[in-house]
Amino acid sequence: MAAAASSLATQVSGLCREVLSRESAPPTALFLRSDHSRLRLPSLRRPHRGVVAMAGTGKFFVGGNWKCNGTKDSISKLVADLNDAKLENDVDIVVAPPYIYADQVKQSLNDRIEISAQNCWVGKGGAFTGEISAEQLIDIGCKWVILGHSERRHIIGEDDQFIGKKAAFALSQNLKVIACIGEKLEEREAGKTFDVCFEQMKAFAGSVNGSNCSELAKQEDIDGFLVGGASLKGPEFAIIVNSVTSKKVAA
Ligand SMILES: O=C(CO)COP(=O)(O)O
Repeated sequence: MAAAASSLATQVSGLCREVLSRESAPPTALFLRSDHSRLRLPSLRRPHRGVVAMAGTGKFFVGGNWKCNGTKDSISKLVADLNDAKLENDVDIVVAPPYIYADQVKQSLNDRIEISAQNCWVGKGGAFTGEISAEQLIDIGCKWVILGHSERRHIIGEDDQFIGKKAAFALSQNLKVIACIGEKLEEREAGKTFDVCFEQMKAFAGSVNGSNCSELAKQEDIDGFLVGGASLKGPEFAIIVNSVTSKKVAA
């Protein structure tokens, strides 16, 4: 596992050094205990995951991961709501529709919000049935890709090495990577998961919603969110984007 982890670090050489210079644990994303005093919020019942936006601008970051949800109609409505929303300027905003709707979203969503894929192939396109390549994403104007999401690690079985290769290739093609991160195996075994991952964490994923986003945004070590379910409701997603104001007030 150390070999896989160090090759991950090597492959993304220099990028996001503070996260990837640490060896990641085998197949885990960042799952944090919810009992830490700084994150003991009543509305957070699920484990927390951390994500890092590589090659971002360093601004507060809010990503909407639509996962495997939506239809042409529901996505048209969501895009219309997002286009109508008043969004704070100093936030990088990205939404990740299912592949099949990515072009529809790119064509209809205003340029204030960038498009991300939820995954991509590990190398150049070719005879890889069912996969989508980085070049194809760029071709439709998609600028970002989510890699290492816990659902891909735990449900699909992607490991650190594969995710590292994907990240390296995506970055080499000038895609920006939303990398979901984890802790070292020995750190997990030593019960230090929370401390290590909290230190690594730049953005926060795990049941962020319109009610808890302000409280979370105020946390010193949280620089953004990757939102699942709540990103499917345009007005609620706008509230989450605009929670950057709580951060500014708290600073
Ligand atoms: O997995 C997540 C973001 O990618 C979090 O999902 P929820 O916000 O639906 O808990």
